[in-house]
Amino acid sequence: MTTHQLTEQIKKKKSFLCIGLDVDLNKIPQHLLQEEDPIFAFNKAIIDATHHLCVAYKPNTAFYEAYGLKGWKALEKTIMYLNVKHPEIFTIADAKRGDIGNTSTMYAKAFFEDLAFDSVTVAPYMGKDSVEPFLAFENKHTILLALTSNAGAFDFQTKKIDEVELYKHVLETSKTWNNSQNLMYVVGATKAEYLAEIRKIIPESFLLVPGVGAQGGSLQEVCNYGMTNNVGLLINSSRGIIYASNGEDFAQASAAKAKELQEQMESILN
Ligand SMILES: O=c1ccn([C@@H]2O[C@H](COP(=O)(O)O)[C@@H](O)[C@H]2O)c(=O)[nH]1
Repeated sequence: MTTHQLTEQIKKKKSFLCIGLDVDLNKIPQHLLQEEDPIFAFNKAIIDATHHLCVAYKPNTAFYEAYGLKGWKALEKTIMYLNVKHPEIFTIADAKRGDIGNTSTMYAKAFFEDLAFDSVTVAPYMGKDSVEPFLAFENKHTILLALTSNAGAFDFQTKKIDEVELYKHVLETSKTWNNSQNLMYVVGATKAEYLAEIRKIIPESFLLVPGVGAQGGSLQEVCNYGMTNNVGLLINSSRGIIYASNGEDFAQASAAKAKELQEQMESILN
C-alpha cells in the first residue's frame, strides 16, 4: 500500500486509528478458549466489529511468538483474513527487527513476502546496512524506532552525541539511506512535547504513535505537535480497545472504545 492510499483511507474513514492486536490468552474472554484457535477467533471478532473505525491493525509479534507454532499460525491467519477481507487496511507487524544485512533481508522476506504485511517495525541501532534490506521492498514500509513511549527511552535515545540527541541522529541519518521514502517512524504518545522538534527534521513522514490509552499519552497533544497537512499520524491503542470487556460482549465493547477515539479524531480533522 502507498502512503497516498493510506491518506485516502484516513480521509474517507475520518480516522487515523491503528488497533493493536496484542492477544494475551489470560485476558481474552474465557468462552473463546474452547475454540480451536482462540487467538484467531478473538482477532476475527475484534476486526469484524472495528474495521470501519480504523485504518490500520498492528499485531505485536511477541504476543504470537510466545505461543510457539500455534501463535505463529494465528498470526498468519489474522494477516490473511485482513488482506482478503479488508485489503484497504494498512497492516503493521510490530516485530522490532534489524540485524546484519543478509539476516535483515530474511526478516524482510518473512514479513513482506511470506506474511504480506504492509510494514514492519525495525530498530535502528545496527545502522544503514541493517535497515536498507527492508527499504528495498517497493510499496512496503519500514517503521523505524525513533523516540519510544517507555521510560527507558531516556536511557539512550535522548542522550546527546556531538550536542545532538541520539533520536535526532536516527531521524537525520536515516533520511540519507537508499529508498528512505519507504520510512515511517515510531514516536511514543507519551513524548508528544518532542514532536515539534521531530517535525522540523521529518516534516512529512508518517509516524506510528503508540502510547495513548493504557500508557496515558494524549491524542490531542500528539495532534497539536505532530499532525501534517496529510495527517501523517497513525495513533495506536491496543489494550485500551481490545480488552474493553472480557465478557460475551467483548467485540461490541472494543468497537465502542474504538468509536470514542475515532470520534475524537474526526473532530480534530474537522
Ligand atoms: O515505543 C513504543 C513502541 C511500541 N509499542 C507497542 O505498542 C503497543 C502499545 O500497546 P498499549 O496496550 O496501547 O499500551 C504494544 O504492542 C507495544 O509493544 C509501544 O508501546 N511503545
